[in-house]
Amino acid sequence: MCCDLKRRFLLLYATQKGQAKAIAEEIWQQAGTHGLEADMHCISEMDKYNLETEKDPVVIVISTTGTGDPPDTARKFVKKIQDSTLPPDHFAHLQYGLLGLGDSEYMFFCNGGKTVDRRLQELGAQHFYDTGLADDCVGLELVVDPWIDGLWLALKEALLLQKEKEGMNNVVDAVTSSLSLAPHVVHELNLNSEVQNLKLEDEGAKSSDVLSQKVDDINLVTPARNTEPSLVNSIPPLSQSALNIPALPPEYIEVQFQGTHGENPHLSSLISEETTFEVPVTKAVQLTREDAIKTALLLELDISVS
Ligand SMILES: Cc1cc2nc3c(=O)[nH]c(=O)nc-3n(C[C@H](O)[C@H](O)[C@H](O)COP(=O)(O)O)c2cc1C
Repeated sequence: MCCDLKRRFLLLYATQKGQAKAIAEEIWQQAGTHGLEADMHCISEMDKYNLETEKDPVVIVISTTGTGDPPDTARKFVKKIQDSTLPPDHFAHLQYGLLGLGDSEYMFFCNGGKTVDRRLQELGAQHFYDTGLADDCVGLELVVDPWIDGLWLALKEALLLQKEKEGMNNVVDAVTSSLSLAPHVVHELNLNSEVQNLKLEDEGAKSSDVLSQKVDDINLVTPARNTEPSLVNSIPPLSQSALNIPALPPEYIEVQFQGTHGENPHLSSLISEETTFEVPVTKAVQLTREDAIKTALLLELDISVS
């Protein structure tokens, strides 16, 4: 798949039963509507991508199988990154987002994704987007859908930062080669550029407003994001979201006034169907036995205050 370099991202999936692949395909499809192009591969196709030289953002969707194992298709990849001789900055150039699939019924929830995530971090790779862990036990979509919704803005920000970094590096390269600067001047320029890059990285998280504006400037479509966690919408990571169960409304009983026969002739005219009164219960007696199918209660209400 050939992609415009400025809008391309690498999309890798590792699946055992097909769900991670289906989700990756969904991301691949949605990417087009966001003006982006995903270069999608199964993580086992290691001849088709190269993380050692990858500059574009990387998105990884990976499930768990066995007893907390990565899928069979990811075994070679995991073995490769677990090589203990790799230096801690091996993936320092890499920015990635990871979506793990699992089932909390299993002891090692999402361990395949967590293993890869942890190791990439150890090797210096940076998150451009929070890791999502989706649980098949309650429905993968609870995490997957909002994770994908939020992915597009994060990707655009990552691509923009990358473009700015490349732009600065190009300036340094151009100045260096055209002016044939003395070695100490070149060194100084590179240092300056790195300081700028560090600043950019540092500001990346904070300046999302500015970035969003810039992203709009290059005409990429920004989706509306629902960032409020609720029972039907989670934000990654789910474990840190406060999901509030709505409080039950107060209980009411429906009271029907029977023929008043002069006892209180004004009462029925005062009460419309929708009127609700809160009144104290002054007496409650259970008229039926404990094992009765329907319970009958005698309630005395004090309506004098209403
Ligand atoms: C045999 C088997 C073993 C599994 N083991 C785990 C596990 O150890 N931890 C976990 O979080 N999920 C486990 N799962 C759940 C899967 O990761 C989850 O259903 C996921 O959505 C499957 O995605 P896939 O179709 O892409 O492989 C297991 C599922 C199966 C069928």
